[in-house]
Amino acid sequence: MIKIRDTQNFIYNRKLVVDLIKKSNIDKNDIIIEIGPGKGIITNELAVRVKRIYGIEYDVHLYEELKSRFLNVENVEIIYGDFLEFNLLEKYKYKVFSNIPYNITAKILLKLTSFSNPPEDIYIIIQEEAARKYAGNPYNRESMRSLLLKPYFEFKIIHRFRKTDFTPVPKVNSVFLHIKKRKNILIDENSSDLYNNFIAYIFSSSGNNLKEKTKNIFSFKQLKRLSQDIGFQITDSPVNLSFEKWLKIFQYFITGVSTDKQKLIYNAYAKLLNEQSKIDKRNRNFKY
Ligand SMILES: C[S@@+](CC[C@H](N)C(=O)[O-])C[C@H]1O[C@@H](n2cnc3c(N)ncnc32)[C@H](O)[C@@H]1O
Repeated sequence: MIKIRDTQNFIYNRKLVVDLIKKSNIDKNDIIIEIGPGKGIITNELAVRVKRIYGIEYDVHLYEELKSRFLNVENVEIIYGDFLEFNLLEKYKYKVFSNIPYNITAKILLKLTSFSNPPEDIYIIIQEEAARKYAGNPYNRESMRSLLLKPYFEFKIIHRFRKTDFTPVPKVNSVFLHIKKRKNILIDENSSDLYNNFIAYIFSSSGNNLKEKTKNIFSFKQLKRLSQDIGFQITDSPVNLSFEKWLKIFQYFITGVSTDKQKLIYNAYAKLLNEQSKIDKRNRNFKY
């Protein structure tokens, strides 16, 4: 059973925080959301470098301490509560800078990246394995998550930590991940639902390779042709193809496949989110 204490691996070196901020593009015009300020080591350094910070802390004792520490700091607002329940900013551009609680990584990133006004930049300290999954190629093979997000965001690991940079020392490795909102998204806005459905369909349909997974949406002839034109094997696993190749396959799906076949994928993304939330409910063991 996960307790809030288990989410608390604090940074204790002020110089490390300053270095991380220097590696970011954050400046005095920025509005920052910090998830879990903890004892305020990041908040304190951000406060003198940015326009405004909203720090959302779910540990009531830490919240009380933060509240009194930043009482007279005008550009810092400390809010008590669960970040997952917090309303993101609808009208302003903002960035996220946080050493996140690792147990809710997927929920934090789903919330931030699916919001109608997502952050311009997300700088997070995150478990290395999760960062590699989200960033996909060149750090790892692509994943469903990396492929779903890459039309809208770019990923870069900009620092690797030592485990001893945190106290208590965590069991897992951590990195500093930059997720940057693209200025120009890589798929037509009208096709974004179809793209989500397409990727979700490929990853949730039965079979291990492209030939098996696409058998209801592409004819053998179509897939063979695509594999020659784009450069892949029909026996490849979906994770072995780069995002750029998946974009090309998707473009063909929009233009070269009949509407009847396109309809087969229509609910795939909603179904996936629904199944994910059922799993989350079964695993709801995060007690405070
Ligand atoms: C990894 S610690 C980082 C603390 C501090 N920022 C630092 O770097 O030393 C994660 C912080 O998130 C807080 N936290 C855990 N779950 C949270 C949630 N759902 N919403 C907001 N804060 C949460 C924890 O209490 C803790 O302070």
